[in-house]
Amino acid sequence: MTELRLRGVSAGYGATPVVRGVSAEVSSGGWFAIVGPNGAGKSTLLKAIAGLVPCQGRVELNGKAPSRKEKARVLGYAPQNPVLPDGLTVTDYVLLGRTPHLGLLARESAADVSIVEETLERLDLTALAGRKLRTLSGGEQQRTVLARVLAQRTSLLLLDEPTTGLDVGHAQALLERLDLLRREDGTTVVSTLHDLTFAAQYADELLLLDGGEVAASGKPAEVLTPQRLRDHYAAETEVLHTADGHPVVAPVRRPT
Ligand SMILES: Nc1ncnc2c1ncn2[C@@H]1O[C@H](COP(=O)(O)OP(=O)(O)OP(=O)(O)O)[C@@H](O)[C@H]1O
Repeated sequence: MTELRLRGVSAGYGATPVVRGVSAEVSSGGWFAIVGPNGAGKSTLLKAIAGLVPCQGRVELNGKAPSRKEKARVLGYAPQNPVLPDGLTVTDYVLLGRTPHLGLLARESAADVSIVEETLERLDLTALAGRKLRTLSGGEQQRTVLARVLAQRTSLLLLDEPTTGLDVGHAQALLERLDLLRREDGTTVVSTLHDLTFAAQYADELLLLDGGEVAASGKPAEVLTPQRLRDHYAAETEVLHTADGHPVVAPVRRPT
């Protein structure tokens, strides 16, 4: 169980921060989606939480600033465009997710192998288990990267655009898997998501970033309004609703 709190977090790559003054609270077992237009700073904020870019302000896990070691134990991060080692098979790569759990020089146990097999199965990767990473399609590679982070079995997942490159069925299956993890194991999920309809259906809180600053935050139905989507994405949309009341963001063409 991991609760995440951000207090005035600013982060970036040089002298000028690209993310400024972000504060937020993510309860244990919550799903927090960071949304916003291209270049808003979503990935940078996720990297700041993971400790991968210099950051000011405070990132707290369960009420305190974690040590590097605690972070490695608790937090799993899947980047948007990871560099994949060429020669590895899908199984070898996903097994790397178990590394933080192994003792010094220890080899993976039968339990590690079974966690990897189960994860491959869940992400529809079993048939590709022996394939070299470089022979996979874009969507298959993306699922493999997510399998590795899920095999880590951490209590906080930071996922950068996890559904990019996935078809609608695989995207839905992945999001359902994450939702099950948080309901059954109390896993906390923080993800960036471009698909606002998926974000509205799975996340319980949204943070809308624009120009590195928080433009809005709250429940999906509060954040996703046509006016905000016009103001921050320069997009013309209608916000419809599914039968069970979830917002659906539909782009619309306006007569010119
Ligand atoms: N390694 C880097 N060095 C310098 N600037 C960077 C670096 N990575 C990102 N930036 C800049 O920081 C800003 C925020 O980038 P970031 O990737 O966080 O945005 P994003 O909201 O995730 O965008 P997208 O939706 O396009 O993925 C952008 O202006 C980008 O050009």
